[in-house]
Amino acid sequence: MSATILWGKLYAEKLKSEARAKIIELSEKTGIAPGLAVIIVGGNPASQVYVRNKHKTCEEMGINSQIVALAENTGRQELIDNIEKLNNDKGIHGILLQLPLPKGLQKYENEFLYKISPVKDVDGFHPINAGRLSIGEKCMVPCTPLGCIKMMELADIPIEGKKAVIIGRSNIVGKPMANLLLARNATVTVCHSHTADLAKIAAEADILVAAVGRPNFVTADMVKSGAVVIDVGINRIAPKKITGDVDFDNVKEKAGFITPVPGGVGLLTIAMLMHNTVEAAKMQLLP
Ligand SMILES: Nc1nc(=O)c2c([nH]1)NC[C@@H]1CN(c3ccc(C(=O)N[C@@H](CCC(=O)O)C(=O)O)cc3)C=[N+]21
Repeated sequence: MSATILWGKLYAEKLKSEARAKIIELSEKTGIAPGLAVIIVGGNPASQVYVRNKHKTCEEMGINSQIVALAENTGRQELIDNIEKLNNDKGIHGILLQLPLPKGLQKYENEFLYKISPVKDVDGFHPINAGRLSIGEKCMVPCTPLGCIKMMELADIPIEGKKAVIIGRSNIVGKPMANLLLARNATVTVCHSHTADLAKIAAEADILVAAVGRPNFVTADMVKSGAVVIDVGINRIAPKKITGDVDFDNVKEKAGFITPVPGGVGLLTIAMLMHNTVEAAKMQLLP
């Protein structure tokens, strides 16, 4: 039996239309459209494509989008000043600092992320939001893991009581994914580069989330028959070609559900950014 392929486009469209309805409702109540600022530092070509896509999606949605493009050699204080200006800008409800930063700024990455006001932190990277997520409080949730959960929910994939295995422990995907699955009563295992018997643990998963950043890392022998396989990997194998972490062609013959790359959860990441921007605007504008 071949897996059902979870195409992201369908789900992303549905989630964007939900966000769109909330934008209309908000503008009827307040006369104000949500505003998102994306800060991009330097000329990383992949980042430029992502930022352009975010901008385009905002325009389709009726979100005011502001791109703050800063030079490769921007200084630490200059970037902080830009973040603070956006924190104080009443027309901006969400702020996203596009990663990765240029080499010279990378060592201050956390300092920059922590300068973003938690209520405008549409990436959910601020420790206040990460902490609130871990204790099950309402917060801004990182877009990629939130998109994975929404996709499973829309596809009627049960989570409660399931064994979930996440490969990767990043603050951006692995850890928030673990918290989101835990909050839905999955039994969660997080694997990483020091995990012994990773293949064996992965093969026990009902839900397997791959967020490692290595092409073909997840092979068919690591997947239980009928499992749900969510591929979060984005590996650039040529200037215009990306692939995931999962050996798609072989794993799809064994899994029950599988997300492709491209065309899978990446599309939901942007949809969730729109969702988070609307939620941030509502929090700031409505009593
Ligand atoms: N502060 C910050 N927040 C982010 O959320 C963030 C970031 N920095 N840096 C880079 C990553 C990457 N990311 C993606 C967004 C959309 C797709 C996406 O739409 N992917 C499509 C098309 C991909 C393509 O063809 O190039 C797909 O998977 O089908 C992928 C990846 C957000 N990121």
